[in-house]
Amino acid sequence: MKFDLIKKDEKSKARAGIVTTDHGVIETPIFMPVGTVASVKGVHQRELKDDINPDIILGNTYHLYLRPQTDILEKAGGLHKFMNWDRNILTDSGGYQVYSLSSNRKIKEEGVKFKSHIDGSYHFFSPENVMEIQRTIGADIIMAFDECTPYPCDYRYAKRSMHMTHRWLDRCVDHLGKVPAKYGYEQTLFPIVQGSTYKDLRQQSAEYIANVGAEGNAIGGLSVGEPAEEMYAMTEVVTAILPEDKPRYLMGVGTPVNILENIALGIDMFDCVMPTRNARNGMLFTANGIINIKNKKWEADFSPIDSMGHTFVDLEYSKAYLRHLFAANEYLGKQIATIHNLGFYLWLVREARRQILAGTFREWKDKMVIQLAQRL
Ligand SMILES: CO[C@@H]1O[C@H](CNc2nc3cc4c(=O)[nH]c(N)nc4cc3[nH]2)[C@@H](O)[C@H]1O
Repeated sequence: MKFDLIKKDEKSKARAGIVTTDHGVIETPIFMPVGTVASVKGVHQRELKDDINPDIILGNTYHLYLRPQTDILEKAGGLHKFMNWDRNILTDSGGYQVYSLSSNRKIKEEGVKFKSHIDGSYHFFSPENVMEIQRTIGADIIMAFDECTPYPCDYRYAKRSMHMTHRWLDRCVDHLGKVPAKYGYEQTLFPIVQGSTYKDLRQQSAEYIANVGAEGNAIGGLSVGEPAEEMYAMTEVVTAILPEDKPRYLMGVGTPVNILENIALGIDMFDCVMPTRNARNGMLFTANGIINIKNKKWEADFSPIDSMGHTFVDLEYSKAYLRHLFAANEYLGKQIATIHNLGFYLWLVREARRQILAGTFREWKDKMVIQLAQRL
């Protein structure tokens, strides 16, 4: 994998770049649709390509390990072939899901014992076997096995958790070197910065991760319930230390406003379930603010879903029709809303990139964050 830094903004830390892997280029800043269990919920791969056109989507080690399980994925020749997606894929390591999804997990130095949220069976993740699982899944970018430090937590816990994540990172790097890629294309490991919301721990963790010299670096332990101002403060501390010539991935972020503010702080890659999860609940993101399509006010509004027309659904269907589909609990409603929200998120990061290249990002961003926060 390589990263070309195309332009640095003069009035913020925003950057425009290009990541190149064996499955194509990724123009940054980028938003990565979440396809946790080998599907971006409710959207065909063809619709993704034709209408939303992300250079990269996410998969998840925890989920894919439990279902369809690694032997099936190996027989398929890896996740790309299994789901018929020939562009980039990034898999999270399970370092978050094993805490957020499974009950009674036990964290020890060796690794994490956890109970499957599907059938209650017991499993064990370690830095070593998670590297092997991600080799079998075959994502282009894979994440180190870390502990996503819970929020809030006291300084002592955050410090111990951070150091364990660093020791686990060393084991990931060491073991990955012993397990060759399986499908003939390169896979790149991203280490993950932790340190909770403690500035000195974030600095220590950013230094440790920067010293690994990886091709890209991730920031974890945020978007876990902390106030946005804390998220921004920690991002600022960490991006001041992470190498400029490598992409920075802020995990699990976020709302449109979070994304623009973090682009301004030097982040290049984002993922979040918000556009897809909230779509299924009728929440539409637009450049002029948020629409709750279930609201009665849209009942006889036959105007297009979004006149900016980021995707075909925006102009082909009316607000009144989409509201009706949600009221009738029709599948199509969730599908339309998902395509709209993902189309909007991809438009947002691409417009940010255009503004960075034009040198007008700062003024545009300051205007947009006000517009985006409106309730329509
Ligand atoms: C704002 O949306 C809510 O918040 C979650 C996203 N927030 C988030 N923070 C993360 C941190 C980490 C981390 O430290 N390590 C690893 N390996 N993966 C991570 C994944 C993360 N996702 C969504 O699931 C949603 O519930």
